[in-house]
Amino acid sequence: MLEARNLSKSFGGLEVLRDVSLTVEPGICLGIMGPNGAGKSTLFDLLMDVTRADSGTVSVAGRDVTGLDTAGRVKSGMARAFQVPRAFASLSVEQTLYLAQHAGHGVAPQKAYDKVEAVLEITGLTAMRHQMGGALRLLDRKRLELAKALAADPQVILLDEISGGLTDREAAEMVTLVHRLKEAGLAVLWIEHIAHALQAASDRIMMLALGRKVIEDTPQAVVADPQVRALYLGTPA
Ligand SMILES: Nc1ncnc2c1ncn2[C@@H]1O[C@H](COP(=O)(O)OP(=O)(O)OP(=O)(O)O)[C@@H](O)[C@H]1O
Repeated sequence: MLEARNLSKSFGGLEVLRDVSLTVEPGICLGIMGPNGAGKSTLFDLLMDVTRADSGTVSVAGRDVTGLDTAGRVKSGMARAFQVPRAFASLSVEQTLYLAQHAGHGVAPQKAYDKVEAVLEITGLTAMRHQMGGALRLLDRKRLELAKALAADPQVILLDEISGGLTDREAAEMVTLVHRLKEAGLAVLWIEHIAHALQAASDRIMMLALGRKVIEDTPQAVVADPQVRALYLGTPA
């Protein structure tokens, strides 16, 4: 389980995040939406300690990780997948994952092999295991980006606009994948601009605007909220 309390961050005089708290239980997806510049990516940066928070705390499975750097947080069970996939063009899917396991996280060879099989399965990449990273279509590069994040065997995974650039049908495949992650017991946080994908995958959605939490509720309640409609969906309140 991930728990963050009162995370705040300013850059110079610009307050980017103010007192944002969240809890995500295993098997649950918390969707995060908000207009450009709302502070969504900064929230992920603070959770992973890519950017150091000015104040606030983060804990994973009851353990306070506030004092840990990014590597320490990854070791504690957190991982992040990025919008723009960073695949090795001349390594196969399988080689990339083996490398991520063994070299990246120091997993022993046999265990790494077993884990690669599990990660291929959950991300739907088994049939593409021998394809080179550079030859994959965008959807499969995104799956591979997710698979690399799963290589760390996280309990909590942060998905940063992983549906960006996908067609509606492909975005629906990412929704299916997120459901699989939930079934596997991961706590999932998903920043996404594609509202219907976020609604389909999330148990709760948090809306950020100007660095503050505007609302956190079920997807149905959030999209029906007049403030959200005015701020984000462009519909008059
Ligand atoms: N390192 C930084 N230095 C100064 N300002 C920053 C820095 N990082 C982010 N900001 C500012 O913080 C605000 C929030 O940015 P952030 O990227 O977190 O928003 P976002 O909600 O993820 O937006 P988007 O949907 O466009 O990705 C913006 O005004 C941005 O310019």
